[in-house]
Amino acid sequence: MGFEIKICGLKTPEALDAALAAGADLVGFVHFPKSPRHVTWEAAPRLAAQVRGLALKVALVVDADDALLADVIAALDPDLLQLHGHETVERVAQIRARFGRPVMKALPVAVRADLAPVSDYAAVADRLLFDAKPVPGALLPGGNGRVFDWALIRGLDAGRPVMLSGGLDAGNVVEAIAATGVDGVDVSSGVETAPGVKSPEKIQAFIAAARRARDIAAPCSNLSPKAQAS
Ligand SMILES: O=C(O)c1ccccc1N[C@@H]1O[C@H](COP(=O)(O)O)[C@@H](O)[C@H]1O
Repeated sequence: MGFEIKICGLKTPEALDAALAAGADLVGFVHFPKSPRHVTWEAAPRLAAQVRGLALKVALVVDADDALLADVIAALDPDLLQLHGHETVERVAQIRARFGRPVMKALPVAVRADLAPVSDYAAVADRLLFDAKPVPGALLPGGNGRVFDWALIRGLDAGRPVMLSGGLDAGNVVEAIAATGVDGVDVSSGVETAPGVKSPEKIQAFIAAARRARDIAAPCSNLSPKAQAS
């Protein structure tokens, strides 16, 4: 798997088009009604069909029960389930076994102690995603545009591919990649003009910057992220 760039919170055909045209490796669809990025049941199958294999489809859920997961999978046919709630290690293992889809577990990070469960989650998840821990009482567990101290995960060997998120944008993603050495980056609010409103220009700028950073980290390769992943 090569370095990967994920654009999350896509809910319109135009925004999805912008992400695909800019070369996103993964595109994320949020199923969480409290989010301004929530994708309706009506829109989900149409957006999923629009991807046409140009990127991996990621379904983002928060503490979803089995019935909801089954519905989300039926609507999106995702390549990856992003579990962005308080799912326990046991629940992650159960979801992976029960639904037969790869899972990426999001772990909220604010201080070093938040990394204590990494090895337990790495044992049951296909990938890990480090995101900034939300402030107490926040409406959303992610998508808050908050940055955490990247030094906390610098050089961390989780034994699984690791993505970084939390307050990334075109202006800081190069530094974030250099500071952490992660396998991929994920952005939502940093490519928006307002909560839930994606900007094609910001998506394009983010992907271009992340690619530059990847190329600095791997100067011998001039393959695209997708080609490296295959
Ligand atoms: O984007 C959302 O609305 C969202 C809702 C619930 C859980 C996670 C959500 N987004 C994820 O949060 C991180 C960070 O986002 P941001 O770039 O800081 O806005 C990212 O992984 C999104 O996939």
